[in-house]
Amino acid sequence: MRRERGLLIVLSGPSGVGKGTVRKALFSQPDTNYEYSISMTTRLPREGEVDGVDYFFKSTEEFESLIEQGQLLEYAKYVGNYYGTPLEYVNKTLDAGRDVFLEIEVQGAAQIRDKVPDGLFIFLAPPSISALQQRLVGRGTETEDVIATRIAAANQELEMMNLYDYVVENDEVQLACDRVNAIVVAEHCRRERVEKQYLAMLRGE
Ligand SMILES: Nc1nc2c(ncn2[C@@H]2O[C@H](COP(=O)(O)OP(=O)(O)O)[C@@H](O)[C@H]2O)c(=O)[nH]1
Ligand SMILES: Nc1ncnc2c1ncn2[C@@H]1O[C@H](COP(=O)(O)OP(=O)(O)O)[C@@H](O)[C@H]1O
Repeated sequence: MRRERGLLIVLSGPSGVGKGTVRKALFSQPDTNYEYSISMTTRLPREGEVDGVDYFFKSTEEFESLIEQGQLLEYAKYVGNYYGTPLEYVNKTLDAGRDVFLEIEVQGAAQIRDKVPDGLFIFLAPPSISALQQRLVGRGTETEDVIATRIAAANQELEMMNLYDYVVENDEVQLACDRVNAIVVAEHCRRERVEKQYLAMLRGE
């Protein structure tokens, strides 16, 4: 029997909104069909981050060579560093029928919109800009300057919210996680029903 190709789920949102936290909550659930795509970046590892777990950490030369070789599904420069999604991993995993979860910023998501129009695009929004700032400060991983640049980027990113299929507010982690799960379940159901209807139409039923 033909195996359904997995769903490409893109989660975007400003730095500090809680993408990583919500993603970890999603992946800690038992029996999910999600696979996380680990990105490549030229950003330096933060304390505790592990190469091949949090990111594949690359030099600028290595990253640019991946771009030239066409090995990235999308890439973007964000606050001075490159970030990108490995193409082969994503294709292989979708072909195996698993849902692939990308946690990426808005420019990269826009590239995927063009290349994979049947992806599912979810924007994670903060309750307010001041809550976002508090979260970034509270995380304590960036200097004041970097936080200011990320907040400026956040204002532009929030303007891109209308390009997404869904907006999920991250007021509470578990609620946000439940909302994402519900969206994914509904999307699978929609696709199954549409495909059945289409096949029935082809059979002239
Ligand atoms: N376009 C793109 N953005 C990515 C990728 N991986 C991570 N990002 C985004 O890059 C931004 C900065 O990531 P990072 O430096 O880890 O900061 P954090 O998300 O605030 O912890 C975030 O919005 C990430 O979601 C990727 O592969 N492609
Ligand atoms: N719903 C929430 N309420 C309060 N704090 C949150 C919530 N979600 C995440 N946080 C906190 O906000 C900070 C940024 O979260 P993180 O997942 O690193 O964001 P991102 O991956 O989007 O940059 C972390 O310290 C995290 O514990």
